[in-house]
Amino acid sequence: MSAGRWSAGVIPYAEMGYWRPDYEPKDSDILAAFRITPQQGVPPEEAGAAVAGESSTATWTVVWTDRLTSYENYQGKCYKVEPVPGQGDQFIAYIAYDLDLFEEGSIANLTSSIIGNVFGFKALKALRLEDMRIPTHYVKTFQGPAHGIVMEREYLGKFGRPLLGATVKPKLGLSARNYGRVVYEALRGGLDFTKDDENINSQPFMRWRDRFLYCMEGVNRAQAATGEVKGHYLNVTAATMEDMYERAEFAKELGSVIVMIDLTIGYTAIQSMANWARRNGVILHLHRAGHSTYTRQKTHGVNFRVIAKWMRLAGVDHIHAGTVVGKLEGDPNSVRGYYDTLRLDRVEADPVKGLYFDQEWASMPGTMPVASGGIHAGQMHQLLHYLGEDSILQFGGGTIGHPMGIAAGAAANRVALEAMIKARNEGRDYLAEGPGILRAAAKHSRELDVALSTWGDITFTYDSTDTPDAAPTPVSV
Ligand SMILES: O=C(COP(=O)(O)O)[C@H](O)[C@H](O)COP(=O)(O)O
Ligand SMILES: [Mg+2]
Repeated sequence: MSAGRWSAGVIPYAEMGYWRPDYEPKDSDILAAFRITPQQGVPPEEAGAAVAGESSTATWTVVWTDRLTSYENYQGKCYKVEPVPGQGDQFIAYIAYDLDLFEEGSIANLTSSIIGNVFGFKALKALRLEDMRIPTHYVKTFQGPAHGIVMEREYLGKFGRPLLGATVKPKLGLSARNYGRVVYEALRGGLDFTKDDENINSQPFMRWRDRFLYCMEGVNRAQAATGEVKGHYLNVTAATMEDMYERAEFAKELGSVIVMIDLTIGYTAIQSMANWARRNGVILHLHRAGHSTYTRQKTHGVNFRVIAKWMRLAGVDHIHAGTVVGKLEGDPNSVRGYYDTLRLDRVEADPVKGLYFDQEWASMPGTMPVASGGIHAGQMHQLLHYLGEDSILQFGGGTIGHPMGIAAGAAANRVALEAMIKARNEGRDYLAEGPGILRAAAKHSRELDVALSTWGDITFTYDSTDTPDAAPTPVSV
């Protein structure tokens, strides 16, 4: 210990014991990988130690009260700092936190520590939380998904294929009755779900109770017409928990199989709604509204893979997780990493997918990833290839914009999906043969034929802003 430790003034965090290159993380430690960009002249180890310190016990100087605790146990420990290849000023700092630092089953508490103060540190130009390893000791303190993928399929009686959905458009402005007509048309045409958009809550043009009534009328009529279970994600996002519970209770009373919340409601509200959803046997859909404000830039913020992990713990059944081929940000390798994080029971570290740690989920059910944003039937082979069977493919514009109408848009998506699943089940190379498979199916489906000629060529080819450091050159999609 430095002799200067007790003298007045600012003591470097590394010297205060937060830089511990000799530390061997314990199985029960929570681990974090931070991308740090130190200010000129700040050594990376000191920057890593500062993050470890400020996200656990420390402040900017030694305090006498440290002597009243088992200080070393509670200190966050930066045990490794590695330069990011090809990025001179960036480093990955690995920090271990003792489990005793965290309240059981609380995302709010976990995040108040890990991302509480550190992102504003003057000694850093930028900071990004890239990944976390949640030990099974801590995983087991969370409820996890209200139902999970297996149970959801059993409730719905739908197996062996991705589920299909659509976000009602225009996002805002429709009256409840017209809104309910979109729901009915899309569901009777062949979709499994329709969905409120993130910003539909209870505006003057359509109050929530009216929307719920007309949507459920559409759902019930479509179920009667098709003989299938159908759902509409009724967005219960509101200003207070009391309002959200009231809306969710009404959705349940009307027989809705699913309700929806936005990420903007906050972690505590999400956990409360997940508990409600499990108690009431209602599936819980989460729209990640707002996430790009902090997930998208490579050097600052929180990577979406961390949000995905927190949300599986918090207990949502569905979460938007990217499309690869659609209109919104989503590097293919990163998206595979998010989908693995949400669905698998054991996820192995894989730098290509941006996964820094092995993660054991200890039998916690999987969260269904939702692919949404600028996708259409002509991409069905790519969607199935990149995203797999346990996913929900949501075509808003790509259903409601169909020139022959909404039900035709839905039918085009269902026919395209079933043709692709059949080809996959027959062992065909459906990714390579995809366009041909779709054209062949379109010979028997005017709806698909028109969808392909309307949207077949539409792609969104922009460079991703967020790619894993070890990823090969992005594939062109
Ligand atoms: O508005 C839509 C989809 O509309 P459309 O299907 O017409 O493009 C959704 O809110 C976004 O896809 C969410 O994005 P993400 O899934 O990336 O969170
Ligand atoms: Mg939207």
